Amino acid sequence: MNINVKGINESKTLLKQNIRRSKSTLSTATKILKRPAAAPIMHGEAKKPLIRPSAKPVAQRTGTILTTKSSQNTTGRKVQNDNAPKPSKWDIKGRLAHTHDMLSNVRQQLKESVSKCNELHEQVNTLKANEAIYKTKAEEYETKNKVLNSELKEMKVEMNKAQEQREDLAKRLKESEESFQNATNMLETFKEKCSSQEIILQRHDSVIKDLETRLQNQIEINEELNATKNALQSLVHTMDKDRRVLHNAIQELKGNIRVFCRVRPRTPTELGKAMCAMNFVDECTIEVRKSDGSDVVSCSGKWRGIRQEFSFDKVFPPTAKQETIFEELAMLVQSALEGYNVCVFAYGQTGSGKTYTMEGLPGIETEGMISRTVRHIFQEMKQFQLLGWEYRIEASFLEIYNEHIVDLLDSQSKMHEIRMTDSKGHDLYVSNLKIEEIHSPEELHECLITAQRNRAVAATQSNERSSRSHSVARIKLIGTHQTKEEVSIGNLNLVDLAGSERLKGEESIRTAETKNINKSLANLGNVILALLKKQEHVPYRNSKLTHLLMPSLGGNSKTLMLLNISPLDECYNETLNSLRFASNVNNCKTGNAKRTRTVLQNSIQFN
Ligand SMILES: Nc1ncnc2c1ncn2[C@@H]1O[C@H](COP(=O)(O)OP(=O)(O)OP(=O)(O)O)[C@@H](O)[C@H]1O
Repeated sequence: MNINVKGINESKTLLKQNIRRSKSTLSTATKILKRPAAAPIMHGEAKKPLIRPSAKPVAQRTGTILTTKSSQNTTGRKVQNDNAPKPSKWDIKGRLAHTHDMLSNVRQQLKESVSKCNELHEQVNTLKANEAIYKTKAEEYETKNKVLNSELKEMKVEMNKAQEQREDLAKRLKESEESFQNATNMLETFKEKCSSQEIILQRHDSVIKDLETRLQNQIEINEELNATKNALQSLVHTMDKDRRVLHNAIQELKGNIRVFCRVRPRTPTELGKAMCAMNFVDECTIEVRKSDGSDVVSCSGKWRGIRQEFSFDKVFPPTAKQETIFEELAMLVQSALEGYNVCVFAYGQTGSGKTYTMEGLPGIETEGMISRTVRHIFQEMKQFQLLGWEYRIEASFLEIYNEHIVDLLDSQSKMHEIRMTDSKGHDLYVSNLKIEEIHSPEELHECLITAQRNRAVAATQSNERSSRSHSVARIKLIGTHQTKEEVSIGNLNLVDLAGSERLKGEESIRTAETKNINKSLANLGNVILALLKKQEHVPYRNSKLTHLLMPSLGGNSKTLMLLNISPLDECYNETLNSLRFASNVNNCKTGNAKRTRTVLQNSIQFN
């Protein structure tokens, strides 16, 4: 674009120079043309007497004319004339001829000048036409120039933008270059790392190869060990079965129905009260008599004599700890884990220590049979897991009050019925009863607390309710052996029976509650006796309690009656009644065979 503008300007200048040159040529031509007008002067000179023609001035004038740019030829001719010999002064003819020649020359020069002038005119015209053309062109160039200028402006703006973009791009390029540099550096670092990693990898490869070889060896050893393990497992399983059979045989030898007697200590509030005289003859025999030694008369009015001796499977003195009681119970829990049904009854008069035995008090030392049972189950489960057994534990807590079932885990009162799970009546269940799945001893402890709370609420509604109802904690143990595809289901029933004391006279007749208690306790005794005597008919359905516990009382079930007695003298008669009830059960089981007695060193005599 600059070049175009420059071209236009140059053209303009050239045009002006041409015009100027044409003008000067024209003026020169005009001057020359004007000379002929001066010719008369020359002619005037020529009019001077021809005899003395002055050759010099002519030559000078001719020289003046010849100095113009107009013609070279003229110059040539002048030289020719100069070279021609001058006629002598006296040669008028010569001089005339000479003048005539000169005139002819001048004329010739004039002619040439005229034609030159015409030529120049034509040139002037041409130049004028050119000037117009150039003017038009100049205008066009002007317009174009304007357009180009505006374009130039736009282009300058664009150029600025482009410049900015270029700067931006340059900046970005710089940044890119920097990041590229960084990336290159990083790449270098990575390359270095890679090469070191490659070295490590190579080392690892060799280690892996080594390990693979060792693994292969280990796999082979493992396979051998697995085969041995499988053989051992089936051996263990067989041995476990044998152990179960033996354990059961021991339990059966001990008796599927067993009776323990526990005498509780005096409580701090009873310290001033008189106590029965009790002698723990051996670990199975207890001797009781009244503290003052007076005769003892039974409820039926029959004289019993001063000293009363009773034998059981085990007798626990007041010093016996909860832990000691549980040691005996633990064997039955084991049976439940092995798929047997177990029933533990705490029997005794109100305040004899049934609830203490079953539920206990908070604390490791004083916690009762229920909590210990659950803890023991979870401990044993780990051992059973090693043998391939997995267990699920379900728990429910209920109360039988006045021959009605109450769910102790559900605060809402609902109707509960005892129903058969199948037509053969192999198992029973209680409708609408809440059953909790237990995953830890803590969870069962929570259930126990809920049951105690709900029992306490019921107790406020009915005076001495806790003593007048049977409380049953039911724990179901469902074991599965995946590989052997075996299932074992054991039920543990831990029962805190209603107080066994008999109310006298009108009181006993008046209350339906007492009737029901007496009925159910008597029926429990009858059921146990019928089972011991292997009678065809066992009167399970005569009471809710025996009906509910039916699957856990007969067959291969294990039953433990935990007789609780008070050490107080004032409870002597009830103590005797309880001892007789339990003794009946025990005697029936063992017949009249005498036990080998070992007198315990720690037998105590209460005064
Ligand atoms: N072995 C024991 N050692 C210490 N205290 C005991 C023992 N047995 C019972 N007691 C205490 O004797 C009192 C009566 O016991 P508990 O309430 O267990 O009798 P119970 O037979 O369950 O009575 P109820 O039939 O009214 O429920 C409680 O204060 C209890 O803490």
